[in-house]
Amino acid sequence: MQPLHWMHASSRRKIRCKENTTMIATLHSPKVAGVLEHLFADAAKVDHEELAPFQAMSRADRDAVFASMKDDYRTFYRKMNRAYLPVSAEFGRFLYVLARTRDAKTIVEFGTSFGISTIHLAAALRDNGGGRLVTTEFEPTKTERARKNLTDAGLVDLVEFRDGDALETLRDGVGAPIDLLLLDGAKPLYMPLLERLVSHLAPGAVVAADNAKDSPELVAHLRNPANGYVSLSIPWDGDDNEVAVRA
Ligand SMILES: C[S@@+](CC[C@H](N)C(=O)[O-])C[C@H]1O[C@@H](n2cnc3c(N)ncnc32)[C@H](O)[C@@H]1O
Repeated sequence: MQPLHWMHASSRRKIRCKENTTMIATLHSPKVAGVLEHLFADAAKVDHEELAPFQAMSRADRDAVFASMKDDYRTFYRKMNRAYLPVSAEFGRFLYVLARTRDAKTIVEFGTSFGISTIHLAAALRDNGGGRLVTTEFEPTKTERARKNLTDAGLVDLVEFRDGDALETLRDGVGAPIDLLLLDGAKPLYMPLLERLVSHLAPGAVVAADNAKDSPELVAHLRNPANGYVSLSIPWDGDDNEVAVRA
């Protein structure tokens, strides 16, 4: 192609105009932004009520509940099946940015809930020109709500919902190299799930974990250079989100 300075000034102006045409990101489209605004507002209200009993507990009792989760995470999440427990708006936007910069085509999410993080990631897939997001959840009523929310956001065609325990539903990967893995389900499963999926990660894949401090073994694993990642915590939400890239 001819360098720009060889062209007549008016042609150069036209080309610049075309280049400057602003495309609104799917995440900021009225439809997606509207659904997210509604979901984040509802999450704030519902989770305030659902988490109240935990907030009223002493630190020791709360720690005991989380410790019991190690053996029986199913009971904990059954009790929490009305709660959203979503990623923060900032982390959600960051997930969108990660998926865009990685040009992700295949994304796996552990922990769908009502689909707030799913919407952020699916919006990135749309802007990447398409792809597939496999998300998994073991509370069937949550999957139904998530499917509706993704439909309302106009993104459901990009999402495959897998019902059941992630240790089973993701056991054999997703049939394609994974560009981005989001861990946001039961914390005791972060490490076993990563071990299960590591051979399915694409070179340069991103691994992101919400509430990573609740899985110190995952953080230690990702931060150990011998395991082939470069990893750090993201400085919001109390440094509780870990993001790593696989060498
Ligand atoms: C923190 S919430 C996910 C929030 C969601 N990523 C969002 O941003 O809206 C965790 C979800 O993972 C689900 N979950 C926990 N352990 C699971 C497992 N082993 N398999 C499938 N789903 C699981 C819970 O039922 C819960 O809905």
